[in-house]
Amino acid sequence: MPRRERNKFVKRGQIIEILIEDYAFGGKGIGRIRNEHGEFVVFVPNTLPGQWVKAQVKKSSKKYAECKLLDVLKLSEDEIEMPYQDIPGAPYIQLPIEKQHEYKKQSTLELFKRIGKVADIEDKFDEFVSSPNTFHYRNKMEYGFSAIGYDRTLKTDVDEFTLGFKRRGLWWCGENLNKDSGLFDADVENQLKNIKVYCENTGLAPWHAPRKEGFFRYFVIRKSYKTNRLLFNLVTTSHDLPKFDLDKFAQYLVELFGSRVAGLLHTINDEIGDRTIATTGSIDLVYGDDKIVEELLGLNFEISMKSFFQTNPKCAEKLYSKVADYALEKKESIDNSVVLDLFCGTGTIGQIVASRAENAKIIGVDIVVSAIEDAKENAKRNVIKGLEFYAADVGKFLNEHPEYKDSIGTIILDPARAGIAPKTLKKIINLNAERLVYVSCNPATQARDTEQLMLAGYQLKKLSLVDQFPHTAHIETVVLFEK
Ligand SMILES: C[S@@+](CC[C@H](N)C(=O)[O-])C[C@H]1O[C@@H](n2cnc3c(N)ncnc32)[C@H](O)[C@@H]1O
Repeated sequence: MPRRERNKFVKRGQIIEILIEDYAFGGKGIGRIRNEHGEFVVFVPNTLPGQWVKAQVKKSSKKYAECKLLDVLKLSEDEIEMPYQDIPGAPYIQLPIEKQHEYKKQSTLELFKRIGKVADIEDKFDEFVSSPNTFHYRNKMEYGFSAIGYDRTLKTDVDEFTLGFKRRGLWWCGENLNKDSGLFDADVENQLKNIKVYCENTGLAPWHAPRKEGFFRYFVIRKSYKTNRLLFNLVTTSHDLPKFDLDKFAQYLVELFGSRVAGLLHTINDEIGDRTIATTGSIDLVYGDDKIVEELLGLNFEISMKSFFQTNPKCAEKLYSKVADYALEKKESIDNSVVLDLFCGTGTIGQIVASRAENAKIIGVDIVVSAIEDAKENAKRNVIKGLEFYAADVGKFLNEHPEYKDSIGTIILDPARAGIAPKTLKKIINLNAERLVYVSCNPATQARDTEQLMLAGYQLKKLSLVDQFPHTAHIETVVLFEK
């Protein structure tokens, strides 16, 4: 076994307090420890230059250490007071949005230079697209129940029924969301404390993470910006279910939100893993409908609880417009042709492109069966012709369709955070398409795939950044490749 290299600065598990001096891609703040042995780099995620933070060393090598953020002890001078409850999901909410954009742009371009080996990436940069709503932009939130809370004054965990988010850095602790976080629907979040009281008054137990037991687990909410309606999913274990009246809970939600309630689902999750949806559990409709409708660029999309849908729909319109613009820039390679929309989710991009093209045949492929079912329904609902959808792994699908080699002009790609598996990327390259429009929610894996695409003869023509997730380190990128 190779010997782990030690350093003379920090040890694994050690808790340190450090000033963040620089910012690296993905929200990794960089701090430096200086002593008689020299200088040592420490990475702390979700921090920014100027902050003093408390962090715990998770991994350390001879050259650097990676830490987990425990607390922000002092804000940076750039940060400003906000009227929202701070939550781990919005680490940069106090930083003015223009500053957030600067960090995101600079660190993403740096990544394409370093990992993608695109030396002239600044020349290829096209546009930084801002989110139309800076606050309250999300259409889905997952709140968790916990039997252990956190006392911010005493800075310690306490036995308490909570409904909200995990305490940053403490997987076993929850914290109540007592007011609007600035990310989701303000009315819903201002009522969450009452929903917590309702659940607590049943006498049934919230989830105890270390013991892996309890009744209440998650409360998931989807919102439609088109209809302003809400779809709820209460996730519990099965043991005490006979003691909980689901219909009464549905009526309580109607009391709180009136006709905004589209439906209530109930999921049984007896698995110990930290996920809302169990692979073995059931999901049943308690009240109303199990879907909501959202509108994007004039098209309607029906969304179920399980299917993937962009979390910031207003900004998704901007993202999809950019993708459609890149794809249709050379309209002759789309009209009267076959276009592949790989990792298509509920088929939004394919439908937008099809509705703007003439006589194009768009083939969407995604591994999630329910997303493909939604995609087919959506295409019917929008009366868009020329779309075909397949539920399959992209790699397997391409193995089964050798006829697409040398016959496709444009491929649209929108993989999940892990990027495109190397074997699948080879198959995509083998199709020999002239143009690729590659959308990514993780530019680190996209930059990795960029190097392979360039080695295979593609050139990166242009790149745009879309700020789909303000107040987080995340950024969406759209890259046009051409042969
Ligand atoms: C970022 S989402 C794409 C969303 C879609 N373009 C949209 O706008 O709705 C990534 C999608 O990749 C799918 N996916 C992940 N691995 C896959 C695979 N091996 N083959 C096919 N689809 C896959 C996921 O189910 C997910 O829907």
